Amino acid sequence: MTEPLLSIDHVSVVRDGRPMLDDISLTIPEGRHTAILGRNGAGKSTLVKLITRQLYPTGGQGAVRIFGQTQWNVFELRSLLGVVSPAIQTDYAGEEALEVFDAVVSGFFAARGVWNHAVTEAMRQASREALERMGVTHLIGRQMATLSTGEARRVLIARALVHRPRALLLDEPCAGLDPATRRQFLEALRDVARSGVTLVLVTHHVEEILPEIDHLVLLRDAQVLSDGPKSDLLTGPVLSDLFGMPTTVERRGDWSWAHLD
Ligand SMILES: Nc1ncnc2c1ncn2[C@@H]1O[C@H](COP(=O)(O)OP(=O)(O)OP(=O)(O)O)[C@@H](O)[C@H]1O
Repeated sequence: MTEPLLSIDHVSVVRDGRPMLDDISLTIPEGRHTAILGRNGAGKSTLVKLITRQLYPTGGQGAVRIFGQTQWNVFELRSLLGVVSPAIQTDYAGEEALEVFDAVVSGFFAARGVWNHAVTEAMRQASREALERMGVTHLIGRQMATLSTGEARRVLIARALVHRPRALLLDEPCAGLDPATRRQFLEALRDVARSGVTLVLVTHHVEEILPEIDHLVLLRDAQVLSDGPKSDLLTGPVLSDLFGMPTTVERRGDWSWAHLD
């Protein structure tokens, strides 16, 4: 049997005496697209950083297993995961001299530019395909720093997918997108979800939960409030509890919306 993408057992992360994650246990199997939903400050990004090894459990307590392993060479781990977060986008927005195609190719080297790495024709081909998949080949030749938020987001997803990772971690992937761009972007992510990469989507917004995602982890106040099938958890009473406000859930086709009453 394949090891889970993520298995966390009694893990806490504490900063300045305050828990960012408080004794959480959680398993995300590979192949199960999962959304992590919660209010601002609930601990969502902290959870992503535990997976990417930017953070470790406080005091060495508890275990974080990624694909069954607790110890990872960070470069090896990055070859299995694609990550897109607002922090990564901010980093790229400052890259005056970095061209779009090079930014995508650099995904092979877990670097921000190609520098003196040996770029093969196969890497170039894969980069073209990843840009095509995200519908942004027309941006080749532009500098990353000149792209709009939506354009840069698609290029960064292409970069995250270029080396064919087993999982794609998306932290607030729709932040800053207008409603129409967001919908187009989510449709592109649906194709990614259907291609066999496991998606872990971190969001505050119920309407960003793709139809392909059928499992939710609800975080509240640094703890896992619930972890279960979307059909059980996307309900008014559960989300009212999560958001701390009376909430109704509306379904339209395969998508859902949450409204504060
Ligand atoms: N470097 C830090 N030092 C101290 N506290 C931090 C640090 N980073 C995050 N926190 C705190 O940890 C808690 C969880 O933060 P986290 O960024 O994981 O939340 P989040 O659910 O991703 O929030 P948001 O939706 O606003 O991005 C918050 O209370 C935050 O203030």
